[in-house]
Amino acid sequence: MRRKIVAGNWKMNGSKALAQTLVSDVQSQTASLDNGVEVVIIPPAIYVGDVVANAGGSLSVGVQNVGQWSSGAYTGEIAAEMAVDQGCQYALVGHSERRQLFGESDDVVAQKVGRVIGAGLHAVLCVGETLEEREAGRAESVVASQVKAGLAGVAKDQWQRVIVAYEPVWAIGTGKTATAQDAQAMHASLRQVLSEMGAPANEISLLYGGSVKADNAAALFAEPDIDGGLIGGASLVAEDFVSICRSVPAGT
Ligand SMILES: O=C[C@H](O)COP(=O)(O)O
Repeated sequence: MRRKIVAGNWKMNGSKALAQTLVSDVQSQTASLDNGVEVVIIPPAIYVGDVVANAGGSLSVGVQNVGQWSSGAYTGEIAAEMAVDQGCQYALVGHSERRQLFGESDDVVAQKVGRVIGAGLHAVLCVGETLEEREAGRAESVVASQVKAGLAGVAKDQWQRVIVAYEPVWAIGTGKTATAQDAQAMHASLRQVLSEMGAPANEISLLYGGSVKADNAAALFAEPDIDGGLIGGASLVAEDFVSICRSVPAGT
């Protein structure tokens, strides 16, 4: 059975204090959830140590990005192995903000996926179309091509470390969420693409991201191919994030 995951991507937000108070609150309020959800906190890298210290054993922790190299003269970068060293289990790769603001190509994304998986982390590959691409009827082909390129180097025995997050760019931080039906349709198509790539598609967790809030999470997570969410803004408020974690249906 594939895992249900709710991951909070803080982006470039937060503080040492938030890494203590919010994480402790989320930990204490989600530790006893019986819906099987795995809760992941993904703070700015500088706060990973603080989050790990407050995660209490029941939360997982991730980084928002890693470099495509193992070590060396790459000022400002962190390596996947360093994230493991600090107690992380996850790394985002290819978030649309990285692709758009930092020029990450599919090729670089694929190299990072290789580093992340090779280090023993779970890679959360982020994919999604722009509004222009959706309006041109190209959403599914754009997303399929991002998945094929980003995961091209995954070996047969590495698929259990792959998670895909579908995040339509037009829904990120805008308050506009894809309808549960549209998100489900894209997730079903994603699963088909993964299957065509030879991946064990039914065992790979597919997350939805883009303005997921406490009041729309349940409808999204009720869809058969949506296995949880990648949450931005709402992950910075403990009450909202916990409510989203609670919205994952039990036993599916
Ligand atoms: O990584 C998270 C996504 O970009 C979603 O962000 P958002 O929930 O603020 O729209």
